[in-house]
Amino acid sequence: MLQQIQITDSIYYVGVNDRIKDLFESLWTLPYGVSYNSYLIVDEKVALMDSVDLCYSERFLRQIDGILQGRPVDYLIVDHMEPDHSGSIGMLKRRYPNIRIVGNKKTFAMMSSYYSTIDDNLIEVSEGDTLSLGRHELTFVMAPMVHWPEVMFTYDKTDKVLFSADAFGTFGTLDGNVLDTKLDTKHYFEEMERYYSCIVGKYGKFVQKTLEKVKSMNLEIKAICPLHGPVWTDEAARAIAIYDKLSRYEAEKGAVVLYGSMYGNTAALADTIARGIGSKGIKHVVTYDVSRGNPSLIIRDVFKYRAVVVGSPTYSNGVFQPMANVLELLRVREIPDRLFSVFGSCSWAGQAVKKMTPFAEEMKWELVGEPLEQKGSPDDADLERAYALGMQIGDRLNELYR
Ligand SMILES: Cc1cc2nc3c(=O)[nH]c(=O)nc-3n(C[C@H](O)[C@H](O)[C@H](O)COP(=O)(O)O)c2cc1C
Repeated sequence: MLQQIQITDSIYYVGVNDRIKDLFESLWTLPYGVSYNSYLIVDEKVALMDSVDLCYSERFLRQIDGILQGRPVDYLIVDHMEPDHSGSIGMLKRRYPNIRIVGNKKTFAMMSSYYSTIDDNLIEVSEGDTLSLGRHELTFVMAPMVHWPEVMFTYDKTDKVLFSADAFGTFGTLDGNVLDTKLDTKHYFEEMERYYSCIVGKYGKFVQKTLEKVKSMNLEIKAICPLHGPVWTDEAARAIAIYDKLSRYEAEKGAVVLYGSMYGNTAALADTIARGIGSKGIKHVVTYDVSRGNPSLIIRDVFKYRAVVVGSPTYSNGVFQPMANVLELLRVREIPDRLFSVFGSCSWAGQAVKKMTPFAEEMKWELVGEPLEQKGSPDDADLERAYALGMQIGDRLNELYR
C-alpha cells in the first residue's frame, strides 16, 4: 500500500498541490504554486477537516480511500467555506451519502448560497462546543474574519493539534514533505508575509482578537495544521510571531517608493527621492514601477516598511491608472500608521499630486514633506527638491526608530 503522510498516529494529510493556477484569487502570482490542505482523523468515527479545490477532487478522494480502505467518512468539519477548501463538498457528499457536515451558523448560511443542494445531515456548532470521535475530542473555536466571517478553528485535545483554517497559511506547494521539520522552510516564511498581506491583511484586528482568545485558552499545541502550506510543529512559534507582527501592522525602518511613469520624468524623481532617503542611512528602500511591479510584493512591502512614497504623472486630469489601482489596493487594506509623501510630473495642468495628497488624511497617515510636482522634464532644481524630500523622509524614519 502507498505510504501515507501522517501528522500523528491517527491524523493523516490528504491535501493536494496546485502548480497550474497562476494567479491566486485571480490577483496574486504563485511562483511556487499553492497547496490546499485537508486532514483525516481516523478514530472510531472518521472526521475529515475541510476539503480541496474542485479541480483536485479526484486525487483528494483517492488519498482518502487509500487510507480508509472502504470505511466511510463520518464527519466533514468545515472550518472555512472559501471555494478552494469547500469545492469538493459535493463530491464528498456523493461518495459518502451519510456524511454529517459540521459547521457554525454562518457556515451553513454560506453553504446554502454556494451549494444549495447540500442541506441535510448538518450539525451546527457554536463557540466551545465539542465533538467526540472516540479517542479524539474536537473543540470548536470561532475565528470570525480571520479571512471570512464563518471561519472557525478546531482543536483536537487528544493529539494537541490546532486546525487553523487560513491562519498561519502560506503560498508554496508542499514538495516532498508536509511537516516543517522535514522541509526547508525559508521560502515558506517569505511567502507567508506575501500571503498574509494580500489575503488576510485587511483583517488585522480580527486576527489579533483570535490570537488573544487562543492564547487565553492556554491550549497545549503540538502542531498547527493550516489550510495552505506546511504543518507547523517546531516552527509554530515563528509562524505565530509573523502573524502577530503583521496583524499589529508593525512596520520596520524602511521606505517603499512607488511610481508610474510614461516618459521617465516621474521615474527620475523617484530614483532621486530614494537616494535622498538612502543618504540618511536607511538601508531598506524598495522602489517599484507600478506598471510592472508585482502588486502582491508591493502590498507585502507596504506592510513591512513605515514610509510609503507615491509618484504619478498627471494623466487626463487625474492619477495615472496603474498608480490609482495600487492606491486602491492599499486603501482597502486599511493599513494604519505609515508615513506618506507625494510627488509627480505634469505638462500643462497638474492634477495627480493634488488628487493623491488627501490619501494621507483618508488613511490617517502622516504626510512628510511638501508634495512635489514639476512640469516636463525635471531640471536640477527639481531634482534637488526631490533629494531634499527623500532626506526629510529619512530623517523622520531615523527619529521614529532611534
Ligand atoms: C495620455 C496623456 C495624458 C496626459 N494628460 C495630462 C493632463 O491632463 N495634464 C497635464 O498637465 N499633463 C498631462 N500629460 C502630460 C504628462 O503628465 C507629462 O508628460 C509628464 O511629465 C509625464 O511624466 P512621465 O515622464 O513620468 O510619464 C499627459 C500625457 C499623456 C501621454
